[in-house]
Amino acid sequence: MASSSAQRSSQRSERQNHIPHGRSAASSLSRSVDNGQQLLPNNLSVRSKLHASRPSLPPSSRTNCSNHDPEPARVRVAVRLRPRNAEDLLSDADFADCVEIQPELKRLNLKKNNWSSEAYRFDEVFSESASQRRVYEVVAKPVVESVLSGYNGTVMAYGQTGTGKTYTLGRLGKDDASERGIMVRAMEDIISSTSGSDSIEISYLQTDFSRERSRIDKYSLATQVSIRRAVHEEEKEIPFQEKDSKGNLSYDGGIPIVRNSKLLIVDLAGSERLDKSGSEGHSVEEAKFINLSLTSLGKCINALAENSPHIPVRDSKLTRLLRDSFGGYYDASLGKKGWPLNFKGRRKEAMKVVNMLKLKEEFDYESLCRKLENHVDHLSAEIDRQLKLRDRERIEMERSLRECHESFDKAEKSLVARSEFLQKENAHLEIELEGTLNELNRLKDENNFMHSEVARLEISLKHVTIHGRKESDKIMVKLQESYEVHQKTANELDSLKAEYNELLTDKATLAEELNAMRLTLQIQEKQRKAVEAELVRLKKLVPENGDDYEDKKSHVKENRAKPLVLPKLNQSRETISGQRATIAKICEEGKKLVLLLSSP
Ligand SMILES: Nc1ncnc2c1ncn2[C@@H]1O[C@H](COP(=O)(O)OP(=O)(O)OP(=O)(O)O)[C@@H](O)[C@H]1O
Repeated sequence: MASSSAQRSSQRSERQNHIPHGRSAASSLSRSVDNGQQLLPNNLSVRSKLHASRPSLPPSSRTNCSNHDPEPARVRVAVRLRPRNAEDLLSDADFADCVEIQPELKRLNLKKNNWSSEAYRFDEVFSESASQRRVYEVVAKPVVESVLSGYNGTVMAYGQTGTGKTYTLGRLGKDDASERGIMVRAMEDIISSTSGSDSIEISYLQTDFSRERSRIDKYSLATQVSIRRAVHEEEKEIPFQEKDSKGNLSYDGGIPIVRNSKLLIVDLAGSERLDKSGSEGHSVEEAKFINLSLTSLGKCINALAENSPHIPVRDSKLTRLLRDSFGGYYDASLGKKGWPLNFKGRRKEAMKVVNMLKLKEEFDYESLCRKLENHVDHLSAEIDRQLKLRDRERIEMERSLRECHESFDKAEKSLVARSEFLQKENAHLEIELEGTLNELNRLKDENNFMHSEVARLEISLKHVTIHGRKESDKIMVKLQESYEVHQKTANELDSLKAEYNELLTDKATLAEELNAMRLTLQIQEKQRKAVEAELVRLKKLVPENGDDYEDKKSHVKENRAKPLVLPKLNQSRETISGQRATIAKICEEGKKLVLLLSSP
């Protein structure tokens, strides 16, 4: 939605930017006028239309807010040839016999006879095959766009009955959208191009004047569309802007401007040539009135072309309805010729009519009023808010002031108390300082005394040191002596230990010898016992031989008196007892040494 809206917006601004100036502006607007029976003989069954449109701005609707210079816009005329219908086919009508169109040259040739014809130029020439869409886009769309830009515009269909005016303008195209006429397409474009803030008013008028003197306009239909669009900021010049005290942009003071424009789509009553229409009775009267109405229209256009100060818009209801479309009365640049009721003259004069286009802008006082009321409401609310704010600020400031006073009193009291405390503290410190100074002096005296004492002690120490050295030397000598004694004792102890070990070795040797001797003794004892036993046995045997017995007995006694090893044994016993005494002595000495060594 947004993109399509933006697209539309850009398209609109693009269109606005392309609104031509000067005479070229005329090409963007069109007025269609049907060229009817006056143009072509009825029996030729040529149905063609002449479209013309122009925006207008009646003096009464002008406002002092518009600063746009009027722009000239020429009336544009188009002709459309409709295809032959069943009736035409029945009557064997052949357009080609009398009409030759050259769309590319925008020219229509009317054949007078086989060898002569008259050529007429139009702004647009549509052939039978021209689609409704193309007719709309070429003839009516520029007008619609112009109306959306704020100009008035008119699309008018003129032509004799049955030539396709209603088909071109008012076809709804319910069944086939491609057949939709100018009116439906124009409404679609307008509705799709406007936004919610724009207002569109559609009026549908049928000029039925049965109660009036003339019923000529009874078949003229107008859908006459009023568009009221606000001019956006970027389109209008902002007169001035106001800023509030804070520099914010407030209400700009500009009066909103709206553009009022109208699109008039007129399906004129069919124009008939009485002499060729075959109308009778009431139809004749009606046809006269119709022609009279169209004649009034012709007179108006004629007056426009002649730059006449008076445009006879009141001559018929039709011209009265089209008054707004003649808005360029006084600004129009007109053609020189009059407006004869014939095809050639109308075409020419219509194409010469130049209206002055002017944007119809006016101040939107209602919107301004609403805006101002909103602004006043906003300002009142702002004032109330400011007053409340100020009250709050005043209360706040008063409270702050009270708090300041209180805190000031507190601070003052605290300062006084602090000052008193500091004074006391100062006196106390002064006393302490005095005491400290006295103490310092005392310490100084003490220090001096200590210095002198230290000097004295140093002197004493020197003496003591000398004496001490002598004592020390003596002690050292004594110590040396003690050490030597100790060394000597230790040596003796070592020798005694060695001696003791030797003795132990000897003891072991002697023990071994003793054991060997004991063993020998045991052996000898056994030998003796054996000898004694032998002797006993021998004695028993020897009684007869007393001598032998005695010899043997003496021999045994000798042997007994002569111990084999006893001297040696005695000797060993003496040695052992000597050794024992030595060992005891050594042990005694060792004990003494151990006691001596272990003594401190
Ligand atoms: N371009 C066209 N293509 C096809 N049919 C058309 C075309 N123009 C007109 N017709 C047909 O011609 C007939 C007459 O057309 P229309 O009623 O629009 O004429 P008119 O000029 O409005 O007549 P009147 O003045 O009586 O109202 C209609 O049936 C219509 O459908």
